[in-house]
Amino acid sequence: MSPTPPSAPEAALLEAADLCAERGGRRLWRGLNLQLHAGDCRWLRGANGCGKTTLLRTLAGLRAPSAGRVTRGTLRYLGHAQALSAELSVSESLRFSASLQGLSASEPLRPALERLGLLREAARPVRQLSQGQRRRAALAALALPQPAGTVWLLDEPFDALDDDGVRRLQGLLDAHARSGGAVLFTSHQEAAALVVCRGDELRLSA
Ligand SMILES: Nc1ncnc2c1ncn2[C@@H]1O[C@H](COP(=O)(O)OP(=O)(O)OP(=O)(O)O)[C@@H](O)[C@H]1O
Repeated sequence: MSPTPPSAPEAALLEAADLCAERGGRRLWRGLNLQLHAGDCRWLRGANGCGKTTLLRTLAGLRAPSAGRVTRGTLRYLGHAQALSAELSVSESLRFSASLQGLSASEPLRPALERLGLLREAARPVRQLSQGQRRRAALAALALPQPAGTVWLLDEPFDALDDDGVRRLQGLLDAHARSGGAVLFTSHQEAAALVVCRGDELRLSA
């Protein structure tokens, strides 16, 4: 009987090799290597100004690295300033996100709104929402159906959320990782972040 071949290591959903970034003539980090695998929910942490947002934007392809390369598949990036149109209602805004994600116009939005506790706000214009409600509205796009193995790059997703919002987001992150996706998120809220961490923290130094 021939020996069972060793199983191949699972391919990374996102991989960065030898990344280097500079801003304003200052080097933020160099030689940065990172892999995100199915099931990861990793906390990107570090002091203000050390380059976490810069790294997430570089991984998302929104910024070119000074050196190095990133290999990525399907991903969702959520910045800490939510890109919501103030004049759209919460539902319209989510419909717009769904269309950008290639979902059909008949895709039901209710489950995503419900997941973030937004059913009562569905018809309200974004401009009338509080900061925490806006955060929830932006996060609702993550609760839409998406391809297996999607990577989420989230900048300060816990910001402005109350305890209920934090728990809902933790549930969303946990479910995404368990279903074969991967998450890299920043947060200055240690208690909230520790609950969802699966995989090593990635710590940038200032
Ligand atoms: N437009 C810009 N021009 C030059 N330097 C910039 C610019 N934007 C940011 N920086 C610098 O880049 C560095 C990294 O910023 P970045 O926003 O990535 O940090 P961060 O770790 O996400 O910080 P925080 O925890 O405060 O959100 C900071 O030192 C900042 O001063």
